[in-house]
Amino acid sequence: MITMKNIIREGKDTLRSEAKKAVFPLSAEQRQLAHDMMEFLENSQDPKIAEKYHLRAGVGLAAPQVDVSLQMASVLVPSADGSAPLFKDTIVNPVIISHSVQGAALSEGEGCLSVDRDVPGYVVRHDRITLRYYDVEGQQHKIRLKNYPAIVCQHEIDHLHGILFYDHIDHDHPFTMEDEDLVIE
Ligand SMILES: OCN(O)CCCc1ccccc1
Ligand code: NI
Repeated sequence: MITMKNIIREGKDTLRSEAKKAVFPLSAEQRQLAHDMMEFLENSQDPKIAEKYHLRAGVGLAAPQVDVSLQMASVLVPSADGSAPLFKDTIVNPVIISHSVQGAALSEGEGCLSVDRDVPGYVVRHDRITLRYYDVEGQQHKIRLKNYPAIVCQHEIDHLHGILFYDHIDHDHPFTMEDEDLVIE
């Protein structure tokens, strides 16, 4: 199972690299990694398991974060009321093919399992995206996401291109955003 010791932190080159596009069919090792990444997210969101294995809760995990330079990230965005997740899948070779002009940022800012410090500030992203990706079976998907799930997927896709959330923060005006941009609670 993946635990925090498998997650690389700032300073490791893979985090700042362009990840390699996956080639289908995925190898057994790559499919195993997809499984393990999603399992990590499920474990990290279970209070008992997270405490037992000292896991930081995560709603996404990208392969570069476990030192694998591959365009693959698992996303598990729970719903507020504990019903079906808002979004759950492992996205391979994801591309944002269109997006809203309107931006959005989480009111609390963002964090990252690969960043062991708080970096305050709004991370302004697209509020709505149309995402094309392949699942681990090689099936193509084209979906529209908005608000929190859209923000999480953009955070993960950034990892595949060596971008970290605080690259988007204007450190001179960290809590400034356009009037039309949304603040998501
Ligand atoms: O890359 C995943 N990760 O570092 C866990 C945190 C994910 C995340 C946190 C806040 C907003 C969007 C995404
Ligand atoms: Ni991250």
